Amino acid sequence: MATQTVIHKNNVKTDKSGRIAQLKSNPMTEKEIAMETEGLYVYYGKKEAIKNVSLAFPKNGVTALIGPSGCGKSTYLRSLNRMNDEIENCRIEGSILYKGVDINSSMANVFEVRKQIGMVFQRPNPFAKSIYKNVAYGPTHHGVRNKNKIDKIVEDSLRKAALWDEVKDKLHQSALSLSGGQQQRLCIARAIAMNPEVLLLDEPASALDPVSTGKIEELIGELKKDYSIIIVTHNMQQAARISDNTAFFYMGEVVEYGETEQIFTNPHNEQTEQYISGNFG
Ligand SMILES: Nc1ncnc2c1ncn2[C@@H]1O[C@H](COP(=O)(O)OP(=O)(O)OP(=O)(O)O)[C@@H](O)[C@H]1O
Repeated sequence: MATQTVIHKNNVKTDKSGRIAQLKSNPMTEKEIAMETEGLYVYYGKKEAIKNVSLAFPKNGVTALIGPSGCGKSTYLRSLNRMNDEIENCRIEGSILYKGVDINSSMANVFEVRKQIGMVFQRPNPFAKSIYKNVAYGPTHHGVRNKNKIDKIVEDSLRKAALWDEVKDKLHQSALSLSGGQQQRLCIARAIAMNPEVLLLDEPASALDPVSTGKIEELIGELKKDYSIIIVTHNMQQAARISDNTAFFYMGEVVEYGETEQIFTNPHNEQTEQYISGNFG
């Protein structure tokens, strides 16, 4: 039997200056990695927004990306499912590997990439359509025609997003009639309906009240059973509560990556410590 390759460089690789902490305590095998970036640079025109970031994300884990405003968290997250393609002067170097394929290579189909690596944004952005149609939209546009099948996808996705009980009797009402927190869970259901493997969440609770935020956090804990989750958050308590691993970004670089508990209780890097103690950002 072939032995599995252990990726010692694993969760993060040390950069030239050797500043990046590694998760040596918990190396991942190739099979345990949902996706990874290798030497990723992202430019807006001449501006280098992401510099040499190499990170591997565990399957069925929650990874939080934290760091001060403007450090590149969203740019990095968006590059993971090619959302930066939409930005005219944005250019990428390095690789983003998903299932062994670079998502920017000619072998990758951008629609498939976005289907399998779903994204939910900071502000809930449901379509101005019914709750049902919001969830059915993706599968329908990807060729699912059978009404029973679509009904099942809608129900399953809304259940997984912990919204079914609240909307099952008003599926044909406008999604815009829902509260902000419900709209955000609807957006999560919409992403889930495409049957993704990875969910990218860009500050999904930052526009919500504390009760709705709590629901989203609880939901993330449930979702990681089925999905690999990468979340950008400004809220350090939130990162500490919901994530397994945390990457601290600073000025476009990953300064430290480790198990969340270690990052928050025993950061190895001075800048990480300053940031989590609230001294800047
Ligand atoms: N479309 C764009 N064109 C040019 N520069 C951009 C663009 N988007 C982001 N930037 C710049 O890239 C850098 C990283 O921005 P990004 O939004 O990724 O940071 P962030 O850490 O997510 O910030 P925040 O926490 O405030 O959302 C910033 O200097 C920002 O001004």
